[in-house]
Amino acid sequence: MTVDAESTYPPCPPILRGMRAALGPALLAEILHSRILLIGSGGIGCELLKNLALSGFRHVEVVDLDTIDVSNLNRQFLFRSHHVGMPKCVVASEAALRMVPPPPPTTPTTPIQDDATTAKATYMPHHGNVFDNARFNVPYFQKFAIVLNALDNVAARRRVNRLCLAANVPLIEAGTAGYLGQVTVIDRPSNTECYECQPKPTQKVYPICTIRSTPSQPVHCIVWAKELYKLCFGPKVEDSMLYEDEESLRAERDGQGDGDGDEKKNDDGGRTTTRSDMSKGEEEAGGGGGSTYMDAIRDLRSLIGVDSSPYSSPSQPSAVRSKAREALTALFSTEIVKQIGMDRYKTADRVPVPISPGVDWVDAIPPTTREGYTPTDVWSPADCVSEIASCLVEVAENALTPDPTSPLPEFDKDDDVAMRFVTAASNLRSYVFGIEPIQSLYDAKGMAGNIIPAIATTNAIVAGLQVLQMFHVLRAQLDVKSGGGEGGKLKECCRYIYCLRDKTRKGYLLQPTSLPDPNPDCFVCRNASVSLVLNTHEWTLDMFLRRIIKKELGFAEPTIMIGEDIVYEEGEDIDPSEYVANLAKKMTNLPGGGAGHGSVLRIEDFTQDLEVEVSVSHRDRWIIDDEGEAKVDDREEIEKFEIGGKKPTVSKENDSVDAKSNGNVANSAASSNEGEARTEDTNDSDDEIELIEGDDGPKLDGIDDSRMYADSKEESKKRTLVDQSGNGTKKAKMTVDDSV
Ligand SMILES: Nc1ncnc2c1ncn2[C@@H]1O[C@H](COP(=O)(O)OP(=O)(O)OP(=O)(O)O)[C@@H](O)[C@H]1O
Ligand SMILES: [Zn+2]
Repeated sequence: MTVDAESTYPPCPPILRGMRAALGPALLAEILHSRILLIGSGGIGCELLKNLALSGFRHVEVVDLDTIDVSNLNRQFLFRSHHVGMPKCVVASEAALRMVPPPPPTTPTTPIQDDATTAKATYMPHHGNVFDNARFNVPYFQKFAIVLNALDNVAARRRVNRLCLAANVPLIEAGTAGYLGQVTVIDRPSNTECYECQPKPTQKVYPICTIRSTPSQPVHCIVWAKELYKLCFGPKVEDSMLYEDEESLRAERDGQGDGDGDEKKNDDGGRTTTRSDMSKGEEEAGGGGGSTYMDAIRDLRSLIGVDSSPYSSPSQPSAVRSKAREALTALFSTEIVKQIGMDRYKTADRVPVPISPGVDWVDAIPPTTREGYTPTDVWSPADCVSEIASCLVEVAENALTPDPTSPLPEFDKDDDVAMRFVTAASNLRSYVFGIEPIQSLYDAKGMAGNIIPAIATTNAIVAGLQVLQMFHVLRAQLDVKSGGGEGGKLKECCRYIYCLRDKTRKGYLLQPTSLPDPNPDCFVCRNASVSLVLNTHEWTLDMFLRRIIKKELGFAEPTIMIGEDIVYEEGEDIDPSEYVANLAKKMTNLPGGGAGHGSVLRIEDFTQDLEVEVSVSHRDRWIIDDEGEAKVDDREEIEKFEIGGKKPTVSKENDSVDAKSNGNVANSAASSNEGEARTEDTNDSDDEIELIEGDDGPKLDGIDDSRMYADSKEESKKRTLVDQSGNGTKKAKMTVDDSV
């Protein structure tokens, strides 16, 4: 009689027998039983779902907030064109479920006893935002053996990191940017580094004056054009960095126009002007207002239906074109002349050359509707003007539908009108300032959306590595279950793996390293306190709540305490009106003795099981003017802050506090170029005046490349690498080995 080798194993779908031989029956049984949560079903998520299904995972839940866009189809291979508009997670789960191997056939020698193997496989989609605390909270995360991240933004990654730490569930984190990628495992019981232990590469922030007046790179013009888009189409002109308050400018001008006549010398041929001349010139140019372009912009907004409510009928295209010409003349000619007159470019390599759009320019057929047009075409100044005019006409014509009173949404690189407008406006500015190269629509889109091309192969490699790490995690969990340790094994067998662009000396494109230890200064996983330097006399609780607690520290439903006093609280059962009065108060005037220099605030967030102490230091001198005086009443000055990972040495008020050396500097005035003023982005949106820049252009935010290029040619087993994302001198240790 022959012995059926199958009878010595528990039942297993035939297609998984190879895996059973490689991993062993016990681990395969874990794979068949375990519940897995996947966050994100885009590029990496689709690859992961396919891997999970073909590896035998039978119980998977998928969270994604997005619907399928036509631009996803080239690499998110679970989607077809007839799926466009449907929720990603629904389509991806259905497609993956069809790939799950069927249960093993029953034979007399393999009677089925295992419910998990035969139970119906479930791939359950959740179309929603992982920030939805009612659905995706700590108890929900606790249901899973492993969580996988396949996200595309830092905020969502932070959220999942915190929920996994709170729920004690291992997280397999991944990200790609072009050819680069990385995978790591985060597990609180195993004492590994968490997602927030190392500062992420910060988005590049451009000084406002560079954007408004002295651009020198195409990217500066793109940022400016996005602000112009906001000024023309946004809900409030005040939201744009280009907004000018006519009233205060007028008052300023009137104050200056007292005939003091101090002379300023230009470098354009030695012509001299006086302040009073300039004011007169500006007045003529600006149509009687303090701003050269605000009046024209306001008229334009009302003409195209952005500001008029209720809106009765669309304006005539000819009227829109004519107003467009007026606004463009103000922006690209009158304003530039004014800036030149103000000696703005005295020391510049090149003085800008104003452009006055001709009547025939606004009436011409725009380049995007001409025969033979391609998105890689480069537009002339006249093309740019006709394109902008046609965008404005389009907006005016669509103003009645669907909601005549609602303004256009925020800038979206995938919105055709938005991208055409921004490309044209940005290029006109480049022409004025002599900045090269002029961008095609295609190139501008890449820059405006912080995009680098997604490479499907990198996504596939990273998703494969994530599943390999899952096997290690499950084996470690199995060992714990069978009494073999308390999770330390996971740290030993899992790896932090980088996908490199250049081969290592051994010829590898994958670089596995040991999982790093947590950063003792991490407030998320090590409860470290956070140091904060700001102007406590000027900052209100509302500013502190929005900019520091929510935006910088990522609290979702914070409770803020000073001593025993709760000064602010959020949550389902909390009446928000209770704290309205406190929100308007300056930090120093808050209850509980206020949050002045040397005070400590406690912030709690039960939704993330997170608590942090914030040590506050006061500082009001950030920018010193030419005479050595502090510019204390400047709004930019007032809104500055520094945030770090360790408590600062609290000395007396106004002493300089060296927060820069404290690690996680998120917004450091002290580190800004040449002491130039920067403002923190007051808008909740992340990319208003920030772009991510790298060697090859913009990079995706999810990639922690701070340690990635250490030295892939170096063959030593132990390496010390410079952590470029910190203060430049901090060393991060990692151990390299060859297995993944
Ligand atoms: N807060 C969130 N909650 C749930 N899903 C999220 C959240 N943030 C991002 N995602 C999802 O993560 C996925 C990331 O996938 P991917 O990086 O491929 O992005 P994409 O938007 O599909 O592609 P691209 O950005 O290249 O156009 C997206 O499907 C996105 O909807
Ligand atoms: Zn951490």
